[in-house]
Amino acid sequence: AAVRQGIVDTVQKAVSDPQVKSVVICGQNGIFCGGADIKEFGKDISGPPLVPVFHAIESADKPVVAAIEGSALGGGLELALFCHYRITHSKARLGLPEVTLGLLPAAGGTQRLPRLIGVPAALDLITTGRHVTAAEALKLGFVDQVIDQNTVEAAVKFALSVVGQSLESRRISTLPCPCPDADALFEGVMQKVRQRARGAIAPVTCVQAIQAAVTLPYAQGMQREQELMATLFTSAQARALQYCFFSQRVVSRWSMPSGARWDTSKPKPVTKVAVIGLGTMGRGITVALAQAGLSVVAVETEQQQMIAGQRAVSDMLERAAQRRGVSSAVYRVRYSMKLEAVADVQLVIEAVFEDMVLKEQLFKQLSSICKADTLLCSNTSALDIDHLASQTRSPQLVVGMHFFAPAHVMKLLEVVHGPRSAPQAVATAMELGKRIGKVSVAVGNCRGFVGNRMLMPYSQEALFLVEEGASPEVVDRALEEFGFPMGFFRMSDLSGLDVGWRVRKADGLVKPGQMSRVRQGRRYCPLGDLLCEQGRFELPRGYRARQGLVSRRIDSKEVLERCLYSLINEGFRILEDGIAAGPEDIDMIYVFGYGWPRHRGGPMFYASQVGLDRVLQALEHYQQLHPDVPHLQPSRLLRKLVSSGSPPIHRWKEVIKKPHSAL
Ligand SMILES: CCCCCCCCCCCCCC(=O)CC(=O)SCCNC(=O)CCNC(=O)[C@H](O)C(C)(C)COP(=O)(O)OP(=O)(O)OC[C@H]1O[C@@H](n2cnc3c(N)ncnc32)[C@H](O)[C@@H]1OP(=O)(O)O
Ligand SMILES: NC(=O)C1=CN([C@@H]2O[C@H](COP(=O)(O)OP(=O)(O)OC[C@H]3O[C@@H](n4cnc5c(N)ncnc54)[C@H](O)[C@@H]3O)[C@@H](O)[C@H]2O)C=CC1
Repeated sequence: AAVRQGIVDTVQKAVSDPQVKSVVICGQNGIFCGGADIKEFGKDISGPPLVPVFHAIESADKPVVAAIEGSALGGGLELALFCHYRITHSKARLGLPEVTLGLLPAAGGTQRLPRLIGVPAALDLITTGRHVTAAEALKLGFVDQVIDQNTVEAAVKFALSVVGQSLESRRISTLPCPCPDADALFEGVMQKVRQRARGAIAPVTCVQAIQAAVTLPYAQGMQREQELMATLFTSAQARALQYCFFSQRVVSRWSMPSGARWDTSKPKPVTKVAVIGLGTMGRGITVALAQAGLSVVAVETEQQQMIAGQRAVSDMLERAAQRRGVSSAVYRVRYSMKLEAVADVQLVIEAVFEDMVLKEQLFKQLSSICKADTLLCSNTSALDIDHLASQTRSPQLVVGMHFFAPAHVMKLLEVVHGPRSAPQAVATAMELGKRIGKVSVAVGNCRGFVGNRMLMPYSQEALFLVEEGASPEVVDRALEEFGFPMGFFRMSDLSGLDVGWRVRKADGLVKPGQMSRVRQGRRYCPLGDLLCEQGRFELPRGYRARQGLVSRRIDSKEVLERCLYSLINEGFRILEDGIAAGPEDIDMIYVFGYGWPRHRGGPMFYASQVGLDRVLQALEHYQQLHPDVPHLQPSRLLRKLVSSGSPPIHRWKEVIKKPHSAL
């Protein structure tokens, strides 16, 4: 609000003062403007309206120049687009990221950018919200000069040099907005955007606003932009996306149950890393590390895997080098079939088969080969990090670094601390995650950690629904309409049905050829095991007949409630157990690692939006119908939150911390 008031006061003074011949607008401390203060959005946005003042800038009869350093994003770039000229430092980043916050650029962005750079380029920038470099902005034509020197000084010099020149062609509102074949273009774009949006409304609304720039005169287009913004501004999706913006930053401020925190734990410097196992995960991890400039030693014991792994890593790095316009020689990866090659690294990431005996053995060996202060990390999906730590001479230096496939693409990293992990080990793994571009979330040690632990009830419910009559397609359709890129069954098919089968076998749940629907004292669905055993795919109907199960019609509401609420319920248990520090951690794990639609904010945020009492009631209802399914039993924390009046999500921690009643 203070910045907005400042702009209004100063612009009016500068424009009306006859002594002032030209004007330069710049930011402070090397940053032009990051746009509106997102924290203000949930509140009453008081103060003077900006757009009339922005128009006063454009219609001024003296040149106004934007000196852009650092960032010009959102409202910041829109302000610059009202200036007559834009001079930009080469390191600046520019963009209209409002769509990522569930909004559209409502200070003229949707009407002015297409007039300046053409409709197709504006559609791309506004519907993706991507930030561009100064060089790309110059190429696209929305900045006038890119310089390496002091931007403000250069802008002042330039502003003085153009005093008295005509400004007519510099006023974007007066430019036409040509768009040949507009109908076909917008139809095609709308189809693509809808597909990509997976139910998000902002990208689609952005297209409608840009369409108004083509079909309406400027003033009416501006009005249409305001009307469309009004539909987004208070939407649940905008709240969810803005929650994600802040949560992504909250999770970097990690803490451990011991009280250790991000700001009191110093990471160790890491330049040389080893990856053990060049299978699916090891390959991606190696690429992610090498791309961030680390020196990597990759160890693999199987000759064939070594050949295939080496080829895959080289191909991926070659493509990355081409994209960056550098030689692939910049990436430093050394391959070895001997574990001794890791002797001088500062950190090891183990990615061998998910087999505790093999991993135990490996950690013992690593502990004797590596230096005493080397961090030993495991990429295990679910195994006990504390047990692995106990195999080494320095258990405090063992943590989990749980990547997601494909590891060089997926943004999530779970950093798993066992009860003995040193804060410095966690800090080092978190810092390394940040360096390789991951959203790193520190979590406690338990079976499946956060993400995979919550996935268990979700996947079981998906199978139970098929037992009861839903087809796999019905389950997947409901989940995909909710916004997941893939439903449970398509996802399992893609990652390989045998992956889960191996885990269930290791847990002693698989009994070949047996149909019993109770295992280890609870309801169990052996359908997935039968598929793997028999290599068959049209199984459910015959299976139901043999089990004497009467098929019933299941709608998408039930699919969503049973799959999602049971996953959310496990999330509450995770919070109660102290495995995740807060709901933001769980939500970011699901948004960045499991395809949870960002515009729904993550599972815990979604629960808060649905209403905790509704989630509780639904779980109680399904629990009554399925008393043999323990994961439908509402968690204590969910009950406690509801009986505390369902506080907003940012106040859940107060309830979690409250000691349990002695009763
Ligand atoms: C002069 C123009 C002002 C316009 C006023 C209009 C007001 C009226 C609204 C009407 C609607 C008009 C439509 C409109 O214009 C909407 C917008 O402008 S929406 C905002 C668009 N901007 C963004 O999305 C930028 C978001 N920020 C970033 O991308 C990055 O933070 C950035 C590249 C700027 C810097 O990255 P980095 O150096 O990595 O730092 P961090 O990301 O860690 O951020 C540091 C710190 O700052 C907080 N922060 C950053 N940007 C904002 C922001 N726009 N609002 C509030 N807070 C912001 C960030 O959260 C970090 O703080 P934490 O405490 O760690 O969370
Ligand atoms: N595949 C996935 O989607 C994910 C897997 N994980 C975990 O990552 C780990 C690896 O999984 P994948 O890459 O899928 O397995 P994979 O089977 O593709 O690769 C494992 C590799 O390790 C090698 N290996 C076995 N013993 C070795 C030893 N002693 N020294 C060096 N190399 C050895 C094997 O030859 C093989 O190439 C597992 O713990 C798994 O649970 C974690 C996240 C996702």
